[in-house]
Amino acid sequence: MPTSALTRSVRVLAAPGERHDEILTPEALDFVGHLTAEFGGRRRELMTERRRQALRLAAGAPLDFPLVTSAVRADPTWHVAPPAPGLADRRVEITGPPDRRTTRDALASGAHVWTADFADATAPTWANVIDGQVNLLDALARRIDVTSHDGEGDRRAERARRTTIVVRPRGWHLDEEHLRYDDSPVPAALVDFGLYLFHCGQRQLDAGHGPYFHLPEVANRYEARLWNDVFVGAQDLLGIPRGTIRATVPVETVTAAFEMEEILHELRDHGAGLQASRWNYLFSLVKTFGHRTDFRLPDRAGVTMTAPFLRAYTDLLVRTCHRRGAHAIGGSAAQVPSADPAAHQAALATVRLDKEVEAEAGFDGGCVAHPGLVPVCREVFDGVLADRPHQIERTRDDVAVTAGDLLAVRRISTPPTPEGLRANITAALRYFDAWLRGAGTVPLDGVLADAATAEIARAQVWQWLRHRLVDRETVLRMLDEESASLGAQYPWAAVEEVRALFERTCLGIELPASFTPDAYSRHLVRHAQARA
Ligand SMILES: CC(=O)SCCNC(=O)CCNC(=O)[C@H](O)C(C)(C)COP(=O)(O)OP(=O)(O)OC[C@H]1O[C@@H](n2cnc3c(N)ncnc32)[C@H](O)[C@@H]1OP(=O)(O)O
Ligand SMILES: O=CC(=O)O
Ligand SMILES: [Mg+2]
Repeated sequence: MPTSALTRSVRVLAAPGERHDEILTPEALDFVGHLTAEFGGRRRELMTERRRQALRLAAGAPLDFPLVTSAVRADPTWHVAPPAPGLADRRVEITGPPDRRTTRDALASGAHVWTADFADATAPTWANVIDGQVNLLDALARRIDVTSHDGEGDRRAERARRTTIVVRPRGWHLDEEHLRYDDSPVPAALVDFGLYLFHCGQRQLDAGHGPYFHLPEVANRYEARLWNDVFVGAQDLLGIPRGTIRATVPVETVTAAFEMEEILHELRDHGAGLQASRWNYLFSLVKTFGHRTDFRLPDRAGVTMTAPFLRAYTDLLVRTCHRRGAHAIGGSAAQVPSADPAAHQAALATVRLDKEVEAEAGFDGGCVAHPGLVPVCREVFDGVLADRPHQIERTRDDVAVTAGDLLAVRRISTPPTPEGLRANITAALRYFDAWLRGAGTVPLDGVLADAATAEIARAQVWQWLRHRLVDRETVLRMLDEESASLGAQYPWAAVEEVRALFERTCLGIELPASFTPDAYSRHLVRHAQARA
């Protein structure tokens, strides 16, 4: 990068951590500053537009496939770039936070792709954010001893050499308060993206892969266009050929489901696929239409991917991707392995069924949240793909999904149960507590909880209260009981803070769009004297 053209404009407002100086070099900070100067304003405007769109939809505006882009959808000639090295065969993907232990185990897990998740799987403490970058750097430099784990040394090392790394930066809605540009916080997405690209982009190319990303919560084509422009600008600044970056977009909002074609079209030179991000998608449905009686979801455990409106979403996703030469990646099942043999078998059977449904629907790969689930996912996709790297040639011409199909939630509407209400309160409290202490994923009674789980859990409680499907006294009683139980089970738990967070994000008249900005600025920001 021509550093002479840049100024040292990003200030660090955090105490120095071990090896953080390797990441927060003046050149890397300049690069992030440059991206912020160039794209920060548009990102702010798009966040304002997100809020306006939410208000319009809440006021009853219809949601449909956009008329102005019908030519893009109708044009059969455009395609995304061909799969980049390491992204042709994605039959098993594993997700996890980029902490040291998970990095080591994900690399050695045998998954084709590891998504290092700074978003839903990471509580964005400053240490987690920058240590994650150190771990990615070490992973590429092969400074992480993946063999030390057990007796399987050589096989783990061989698997690690073949794993493709994908990085999921935080979403556009979050700030990184420890970095300041012009006295304003830097967009967290540009921090995670920029630092990784700066330090690891060329290294990934030298290793025969490339800098690959997973872009959370892209809500529409304009947000995809912003990412595409960031990619072009960043590649030019670093002297990396355009089109080297590849990005997969999880479709996690209901507005994005209506613009899948457009999102791929915006990103087409950098596009690698779409992913069915089911928990966030459900959360988005509740968040967007929670005030409407025809969008009342039943207990979380009772919503499965075979519900017609979710089937419409996944079918449309596969069809859209395959028509455009892109990969369709399935969602993550919530189950994790258990020490109890019967529970373990049940978890494996659930995950197997989930992956079978996906492989049969035409997905090119599945996503797991634990190394113990890699074999079952591989077995299922091997069964369908055999020697083919993917099944993009299955264009699913049988699929014809209408706006009505995507929004037909009412077909599964049954009232919530007391158990379902309690499960949501418990999940939200336990996850909030873990998050405030720096853990972005936790096992909860045999299933994983990440930010998406907590979001859907709190949103359901809010929705049920709003529609008087549960009464406020019952919610407050359960909140008392579950707060007490949290404190009894984990004496170190921050019960007061967690409870207050629950009250602010679940019990108000309006549902806050995300619990993370509030919790982040109140609890995770630890400013220190400016360093630069
Ligand atoms: C598609 C999506 O968007 S998913 C969204 C994001 N969600 C996630 O990323 C969840 C990732 N999963 C996890 O973080 C974990 O599996 C948890 C927290 C749910 C459970 O973790 P644990 O309680 O540590 O599980 P467990 O004790 O069974 O782990 C066994 C080993 O597997 C490793 N492991 C568990 N999950 C993962 C993972 N996702 N990636 C890599 N390694 C993992 C652990 O490091 C542990 O290693 P060790 O034996 O060396 O200590
Ligand atoms: O990101 C995964 C999800 O299901 O949400
Ligand atoms: Mg998600």
